Amino acid sequence: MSDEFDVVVVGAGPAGENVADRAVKGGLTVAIVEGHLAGGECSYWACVPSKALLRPVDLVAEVSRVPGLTMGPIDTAAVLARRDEAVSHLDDTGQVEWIRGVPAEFVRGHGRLDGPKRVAVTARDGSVRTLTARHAVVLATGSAAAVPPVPGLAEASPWTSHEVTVTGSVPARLAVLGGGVVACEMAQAMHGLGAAETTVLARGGLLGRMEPFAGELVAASFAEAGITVRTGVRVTGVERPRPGGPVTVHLSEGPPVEADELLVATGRRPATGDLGLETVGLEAGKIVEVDDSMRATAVGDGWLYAVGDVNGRALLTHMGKYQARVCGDVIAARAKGGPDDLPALRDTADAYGAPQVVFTDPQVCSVGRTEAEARAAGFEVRVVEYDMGKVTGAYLQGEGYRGRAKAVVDERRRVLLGVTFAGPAVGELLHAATIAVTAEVPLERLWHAVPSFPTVSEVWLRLLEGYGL
Ligand SMILES: Cc1cc2nc3c(=O)[nH]c(=O)nc-3n(C[C@H](O)[C@H](O)[C@H](O)COP(=O)(O)OP(=O)(O)OC[C@H]3O[C@@H](n4cnc5c(N)ncnc54)[C@H](O)[C@@H]3O)c2cc1C
Ligand SMILES: NC(=O)c1ccc[n+]([C@@H]2O[C@H](COP(=O)([O-])OP(=O)(O)OC[C@H]3O[C@@H](n4cnc5c(N)ncnc54)[C@H](O)[C@@H]3O)[C@@H](O)[C@H]2O)c1
Repeated sequence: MSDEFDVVVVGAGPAGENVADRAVKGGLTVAIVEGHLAGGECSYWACVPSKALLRPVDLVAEVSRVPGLTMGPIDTAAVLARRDEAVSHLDDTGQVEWIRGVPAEFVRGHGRLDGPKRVAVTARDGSVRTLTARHAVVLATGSAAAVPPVPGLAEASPWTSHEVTVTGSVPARLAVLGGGVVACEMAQAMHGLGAAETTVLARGGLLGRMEPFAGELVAASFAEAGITVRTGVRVTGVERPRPGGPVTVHLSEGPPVEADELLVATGRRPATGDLGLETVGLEAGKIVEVDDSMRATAVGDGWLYAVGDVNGRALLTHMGKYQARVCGDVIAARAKGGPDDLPALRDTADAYGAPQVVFTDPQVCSVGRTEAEARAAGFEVRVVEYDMGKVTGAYLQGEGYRGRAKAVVDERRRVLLGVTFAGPAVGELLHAATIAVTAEVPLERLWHAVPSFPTVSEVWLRLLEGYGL
């Protein structure tokens, strides 16, 4: 068995798998190394299980807004069973078969760089196989939950996204540390599935990276649903005297919170701590910075690439896969000595601001820049906002539809810099916004993209009218 390949990919999450696929399509041989399960975080402990848990909760909220319809209580055991199916019972046989069918060589084990173009793979039995790359090594090792250094927190064995997404039972009382996407989605899912006392502890507001109204609408909906949100609080200490027993969370203000489980959702750290980065002059534990062709900027000779969460550009599966397509194609182009600067061979999407859907009720989705980001970047900005509940299509979705839309316009070029929607099921509106923002469609042209009546998409018309068209 040869241990030399054109390309060696470390990490078989969505990003790594897509690099392998594109590089093979480009005529190269590829080995892909995976230390745990092929499919990565996304398939087993992130996107897929979290959305499987959220779907029934979302549906209950939707149905409750339609007069004449009622739904019985959620059968939590059935939801958890479907989630187990969605994560293939944590068995990656199907993913490994897909990789072998690419065809790429699948190598199970922990990969570490061992100097330029070399990856040493340690198998579970301790044996080491060294792979050599003729053209490129691609790091696609993703990220892991970051646990802040709060006194007593690590000792209390808190849940992270890893435990909450595949939990076999729902605690009656759940405390959630953080106010970002994981915190909001998982608080909603767990509460809907039976965590009657769910408390979100956020040092700022909710969804702080998005337009302020997004977090405000989610907070209002959480309050109505009975989820407690305590904003502007810092966790000063955590106690769990008995393993598996109740946990007490002490806060900078107000009474402590007692819960059966504590979920830490305070962001991610790149999975580069034990990757041999130091053997090629990079710092362990840091993101691997890349240029727009995904090539590591701080490594000579251009053989090292990094895609997905590990490069810190956009911690989203679809963006990691997009970067992977660019990366696999550009490596193939360079290996053949062909032109490597065609538009398809550069990541230009990340610079606009990645599209993202937060699957809470209401959903929140955005693409491009927020107003604050656009102003900070020096654009001449004008914003238009609209109450989505006034759109006929939204009214027809159910009673008390609450939502908001905001468009951020570059006044000089009269194109959209960013769009945010918050409201039930707005995620499906996002791709139109992504096209408008990334294709820089002039507003005068967008005016001729007529939304169908009576769809929620008529909000586009209202935004453009609000702008003055
Ligand atoms: C709870 C949660 C929900 C999310 N929901 C969404 C969502 O709805 N939509 C969305 O777009 N994004 C979502 N994300 C983000 C998404 O999961 C990540 O952006 C995505 O998984 C990144 O893909 P990746 O391939 O870069 O890394 P990963 O999916 O983390 O895969 C990396 C792989 O590399 C392997 N690996 C690491 N180090 C080594 C090594 N040294 N040797 C061998 N193998 C190694 C790991 O075992 C893993 O399989 C969510 C994240 C979380 C935490
Ligand atoms: N639907 C989706 O697209 C989806 C869902 C889940 C996760 N993700 C991705 O996963 C990534 C990670 O999500 P996340 O929610 O963990 O991160 P995040 O960056 O979205 O939110 C982190 C939260 O933790 C808080 N925080 C950070 N450090 C803290 C500390 N020391 N003490 C208290 N609070 C602290 C922040 O203020 C913020 O509210 C996101 O960047 C997102 O891209 C996406």
